[in-house]
Amino acid sequence: MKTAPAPGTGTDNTTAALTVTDVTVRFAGLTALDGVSFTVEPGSVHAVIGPNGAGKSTCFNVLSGVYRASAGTVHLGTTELTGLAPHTIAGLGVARTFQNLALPPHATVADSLLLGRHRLTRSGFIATGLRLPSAAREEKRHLDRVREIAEFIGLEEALERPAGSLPYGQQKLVELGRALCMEPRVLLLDEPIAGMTADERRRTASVVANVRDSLGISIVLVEHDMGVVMRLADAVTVLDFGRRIAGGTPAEVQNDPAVVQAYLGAPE
Ligand SMILES: Nc1ncnc2c1ncn2[C@@H]1O[C@H](COP(=O)(O)OP(=O)(O)OP(=O)(O)O)[C@@H](O)[C@H]1O
Repeated sequence: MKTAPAPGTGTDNTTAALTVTDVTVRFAGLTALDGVSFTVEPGSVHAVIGPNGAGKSTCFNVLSGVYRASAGTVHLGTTELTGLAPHTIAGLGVARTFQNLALPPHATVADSLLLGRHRLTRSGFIATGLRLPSAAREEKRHLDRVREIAEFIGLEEALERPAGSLPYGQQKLVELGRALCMEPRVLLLDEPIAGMTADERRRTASVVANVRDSLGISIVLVEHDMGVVMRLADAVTVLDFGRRIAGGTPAEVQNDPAVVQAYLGAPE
């Protein structure tokens, strides 16, 4: 696997913390998140874990703008993200992947990755339509970056294949690649290894570690597989019934009595 050069936007990926402060989300009659706070340090993998129904997906959906917090705030650096639309949050550098595959079924891997470049495309409709040199140059830049990212995720050989024809684990990697094509500062990963074979899990975990180590991108990881969480995460936030019951390094939370109790008390 090759190391992609730093993202091409000129953005400093290593300085902005993602700060969640006292976030509460209420659905009719149910508090899915209750005053949850945590900070995702720049360039770290931060796992959000907890038993079924703990509020992990709700938290993920607040970070990506799909759900609106009833109270509390989310900031990336000094920029407030609370209440912004999902595409605006993505535009500010918080990219996400989906739990279920969200790739166009017949598009090639290259085209699927190019979709991630959309927000970075400057040439307008007319310049592109007239094939102006500036538009052609820009297209080449995007295609070069797509190739680099395909190498980074180990799929350069598959660029011209329909993404939908690849094994499941590779399709998930294409999704991750598409999010990387947005040159994010933070990557939100919703159960990135769910449903994968052991081999695919190892490969994906190593790509995720590489995203942090080589690109300096922060990662928020919602994941059920504790082995992967313990190996990959720099910090862990544990939720139970919508509350943050523990936080710290993987070793710290693993030995925290409240965490042990939450997992023992709730059949997984
Ligand atoms: N859109 C919604 N409307 C109403 N209730 C919801 C909604 N989304 C989540 N909930 C409820 O909020 C609580 C937290 O759910 P959430 O999906 O965030 O938990 P989770 O930790 O992701 O669970 P799992 O591990 O099973 O995916 C649950 O009681 C759930 O039923």
